Amino acid sequence: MNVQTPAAFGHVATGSGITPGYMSGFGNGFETEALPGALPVGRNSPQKCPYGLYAEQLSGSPFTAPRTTNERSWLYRIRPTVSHWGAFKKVDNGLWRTAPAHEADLPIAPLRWDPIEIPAEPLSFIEGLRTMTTCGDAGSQAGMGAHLFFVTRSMQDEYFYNADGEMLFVPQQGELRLATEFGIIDIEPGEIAVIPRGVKIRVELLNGPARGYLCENYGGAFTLPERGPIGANCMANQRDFLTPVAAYEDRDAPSRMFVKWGGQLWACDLDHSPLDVVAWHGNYAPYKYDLRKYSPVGPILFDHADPSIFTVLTSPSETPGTANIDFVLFSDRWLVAENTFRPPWYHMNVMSEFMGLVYGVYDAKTGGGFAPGGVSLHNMMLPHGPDRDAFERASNVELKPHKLEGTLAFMFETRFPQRVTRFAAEHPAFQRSYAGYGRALEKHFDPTRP
Ligand SMILES: O=C(O)Cc1cc(O)ccc1O
Ligand SMILES: [Fe+2]
Repeated sequence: MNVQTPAAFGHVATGSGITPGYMSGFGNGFETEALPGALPVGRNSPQKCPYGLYAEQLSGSPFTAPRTTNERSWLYRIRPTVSHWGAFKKVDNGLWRTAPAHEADLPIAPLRWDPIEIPAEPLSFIEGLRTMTTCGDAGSQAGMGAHLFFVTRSMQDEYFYNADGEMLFVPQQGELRLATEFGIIDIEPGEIAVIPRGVKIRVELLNGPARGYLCENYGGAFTLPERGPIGANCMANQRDFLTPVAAYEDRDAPSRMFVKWGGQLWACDLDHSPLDVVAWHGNYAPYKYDLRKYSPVGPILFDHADPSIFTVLTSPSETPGTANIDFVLFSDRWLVAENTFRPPWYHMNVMSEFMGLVYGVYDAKTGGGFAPGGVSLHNMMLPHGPDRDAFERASNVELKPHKLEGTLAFMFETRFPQRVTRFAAEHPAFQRSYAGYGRALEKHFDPTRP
C-alpha cells in the first residue's frame, strides 16, 4: 500500500509503521497537505486542482448556519466520493440499533451491566458493535445511540462512514488506529476521538483486542460547553484537541464501502481506497482529546456541584441549556469541601444518564458492581445515588483533603429517555438485583438527636 506520509508534512515514518501527526486547536480553520502545493491557494475550486485532484466540499451544517456553528471542509482527493458509489446492498445490521428502536420493555428502574467479555471470534469494528440504548429519532436528527464496541480484527480493504450521526469513541481496553480521510488518529484508554458524520474511516487494531464505548450523536455536533463565570481557562482547553494532518492512500484493490444511512447498514464494492484525500482545509474534521488533560473545576469550600461542571463536550439542541447530549467526565481530582457529603447526592433528573467506567472506582458506587467496562443507566426521573457502602463511608469519614486517583468514569447525559435494546435486556451481564440497591440504605432518623 502506498501511504504518503512525508515527515515534512507532519508524519514520521518509523520502522514498525507510522506515527500520526496532529494539529492543535478546537474548531479551527485548519489547512494541511500531504504533498507540497496540493492545496489550491486563494480559492476552493480552481479550474484544475494541483496534481489532478478533485475538489469536494463536505458540509457538516446547513450552508446558512450562523458563523459560530457553520462547519465545512474542502477535500482535495484522487477520486470524488461519487465515484466510490456503486450498487449498494443492504447488509445485516448485526447488533447495531438506531432510534427509534422499541424492541424491549423499558423498565422503570435503575439498570446496570457487568463488563461484557470481548468475544474470541474475529470481529471488525462494524461486526463487533453492540447497541445498549437508543433515544430520540435519528431521522429527526435528535438523540443518540449508546454502544459498546469490541474489535478483534482490523478492517482490511473495508471502509465505513456513518450518515446517521457523529461518533464519539471512548476506548476502555486496547488501542485503535482510526485511519480517516483527513488523516490518522491513534487512541488508547484515557483518550477519546470524534469522527464527524459522513467522514470515511477504517478502524484498525493497534494493540488488541479492544473494547470501549461509542456515543452515536444524531443531533448537533459536539462542541465545547460555555464556561460562564469560570472564564477562559480550565475544563477542556482548546489547544489539547488534536486534528490529524493529511495522509492519503493511493491504493487500487478490491474493497468494500459500508455506510450506515437511515438506520440501515449498506455496502458496495469498490476498487480503490476512499482514504485518498491528499490535502484539505476547513473546520469540519475528526479530532482526539486526552481526558487526562481535563482540568476539573469544583467546590473549594463546601457542597457538591452539579455534574455539568465536568462537561467535556456538549451536543446542543434547539433549546438553550437543554443538551441533546452532554459528555461528562469524572476523573482524578481533589475533594476538599468542608462539612459536606462529598459523593454525588441522591437525586432525580429530567435528563437520562448512561454511565461507563474506563478504569478505577466511581465514588458513588464503592460497594462493587460498577466495574471498568461496565454500564449503568439512570433514566429520566428515576431516583438514584450512592450505594450503602458509599453513603456510610462518606457520612463518617474524616473530611481531610482527599484525592480521588486512578479513576475515569463518564456519562452520556441526554434530554431523551433511553430505551434498552433486546441485546442489553437479555444479556447475562445485566444485573438483575441492581434495581433494589436503594433498599439496603438504612434508616438513621432519630427525632431526639438534631
Ligand atoms: O448519578 C451519577 O452518578 C452522576 C452524577 C454525578 C454527580 O456528581 C452529580 C449528579 C449526577 O447525576
Ligand atoms: Fe445521576
